[in-house]
Amino acid sequence: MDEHLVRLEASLWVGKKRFWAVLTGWHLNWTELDKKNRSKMTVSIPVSEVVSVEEGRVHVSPRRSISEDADREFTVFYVKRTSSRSSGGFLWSLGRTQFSCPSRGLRDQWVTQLRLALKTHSPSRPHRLLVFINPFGGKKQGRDIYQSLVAPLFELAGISCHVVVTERGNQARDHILKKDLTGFDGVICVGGDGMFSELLHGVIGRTQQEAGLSEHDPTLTLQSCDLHIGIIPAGSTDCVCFATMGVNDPVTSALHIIIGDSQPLDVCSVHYRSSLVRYAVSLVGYGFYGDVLAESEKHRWMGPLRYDYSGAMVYLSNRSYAGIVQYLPADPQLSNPRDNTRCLSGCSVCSKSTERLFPHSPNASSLYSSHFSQFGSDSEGKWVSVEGRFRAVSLTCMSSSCPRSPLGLSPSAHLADGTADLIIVRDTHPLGFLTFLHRHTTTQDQFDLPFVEVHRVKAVRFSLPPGAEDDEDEEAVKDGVLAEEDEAPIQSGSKQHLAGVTSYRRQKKKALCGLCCSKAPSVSVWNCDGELLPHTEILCRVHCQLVRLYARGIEDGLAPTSGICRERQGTCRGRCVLHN
Ligand SMILES: Nc1ncnc2c1ncn2[C@@H]1O[C@H](COP(=O)(O)OP(=O)(O)OP(=O)(O)O)[C@@H](O)[C@H]1O
Ligand SMILES: CCCCCCCCCCCCC/C=C/[C@@H](O)[C@H](CO)NC(=O)CCCCC
Ligand SMILES: [Ca+2]
Repeated sequence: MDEHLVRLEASLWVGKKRFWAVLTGWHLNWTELDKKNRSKMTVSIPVSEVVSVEEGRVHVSPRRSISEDADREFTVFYVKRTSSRSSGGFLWSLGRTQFSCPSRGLRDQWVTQLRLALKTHSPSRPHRLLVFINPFGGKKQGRDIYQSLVAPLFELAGISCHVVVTERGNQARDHILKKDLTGFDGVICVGGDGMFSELLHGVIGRTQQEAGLSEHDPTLTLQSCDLHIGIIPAGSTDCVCFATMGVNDPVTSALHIIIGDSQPLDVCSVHYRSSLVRYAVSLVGYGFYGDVLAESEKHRWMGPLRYDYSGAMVYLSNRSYAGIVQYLPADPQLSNPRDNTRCLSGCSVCSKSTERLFPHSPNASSLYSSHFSQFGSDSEGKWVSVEGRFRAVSLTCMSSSCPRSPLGLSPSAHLADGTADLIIVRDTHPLGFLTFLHRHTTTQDQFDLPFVEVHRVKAVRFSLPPGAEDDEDEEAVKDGVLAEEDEAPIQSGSKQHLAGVTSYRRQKKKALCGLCCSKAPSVSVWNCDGELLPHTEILCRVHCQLVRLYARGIEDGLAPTSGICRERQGTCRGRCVLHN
């Protein structure tokens, strides 16, 4: 234990019951004593999960109030867990215990020591946050969710927030890219995956700008981002939140932010020719998922239901697309997408991923330059090629579990191992494809089907078969056609931008009219974390642990309910009570 922290032990009262309370520095325990001083049940709270320590009897909701006779009392607020049936993760709520001491002096000693322990053992807690609320995301409840559930918790924890309620798409991204962020420890979005994506682009872009690195070069090791991202779920899918927490619950998210949890996340950069198009973490999908997104955009008014409706429509349209998928396999010795493991909090596969820890090692850079130096050529690398007609081609950096699919697109994928899972669904009969889709909603293995293959990869390239190349971009640049304003992709105003927008409109039109026209479209569109991409022939590269979220991954359902040992994250060093 650190020098300035003392071990405290005392007999304290909670209501009418007497407890033996012990503060070791790392843990606060209190054990109920019966009349003969025999120990009964013990509650153990890691100090790192204490939200706040207040003098007197304090209530958070509806308003904080302090009892009149507060001299000998103090209140501890902390993280309390209940297991969630849907994911196996935990829902977190605010626990509160009011202690009574025999004297005011002892009370002051407990409050001082607890606050000191909190400062010493939770150094990464945020003090100041920049919060973006999308008032129109999901069921349009973002503002209410923040004000009623989240703001009171931040206030209790002493976090000061600058809140921006957005008035347009990409406002949050632009703010992060351009405004002064001095003093902020993290950025928070209240919204869905689209809002998360804005923060992701802002934070990555800003970090590379400051490091003087080009985001367009897929061979480059990008600078990992220090500014943490927090997600208060208030969207339609909330996939990133669900896959990193195991639940989509605003209070759980707020508590992870307050205690300063930190979960690294792999990010996939998507490139077209020599330009970055977008970043993605949960889905880069062609065929079914692209068509569903394109269709769903017509039905935004339906809210979250638009995906179910569009999913059914696209399924009934029974489409498949020709293409060539090339991928660069990850090291099969480390893990594989069918090893039946799950990436849980403190995951050993992710911890072993050293690429991000040693980004300048000669091996890492030569591997990438040899594989990426010649986009059109396979001469040096060990790219694998798969050609055919596909129902869907999907790439995901993580499991992409969400309420619709509790185990996700790839249940054994890892959040921070520097790889993504590539799922190739070849053309098959409608019942086969329905079986594949349906298995996402159950625990049955969606990869155990003859027309499905899954690979753990570092990079993917997609091209159209010869003769069907995506050459509209060239035409568009020559024609100089730019009829209407569109959402600005990267490099607004450049040739790539012009080409991208035009090609995007044509593809979107093609993808959409396939539902009603008799002639099926030959080209689908890419869904990139819920955004339609303006290009078909793309290159994707996985960047290991590029960003950090206020999260800790999905907690193992077998962990003790009053907090898991952080030893697996390397922070306990054998000192926590679970390892003593
Ligand atoms: N004030 C605003 N007006 C219009 N669009 C906005 C505004 N603020 C943010 N947006 C955009 O709205 C899009 C969707 O928002 P968000 O992700 O919060 O909700 P969602 O689409 O319902 O959820 P999900 O992405 O999980 O499906 C985002 O891409 C974001 O860029
Ligand atoms: C017979 C039952 C069939 C049920 C089919 C269930 C299949 C569910 C798989 C879920 C995969 C979610 C992947 C996440 C994508 C998000 O980044 C993105 C942005 O929010 N969402 C969509 O594109 C929305 C895309 C929605 C696709 C359905
Ligand atoms: Ca990964």
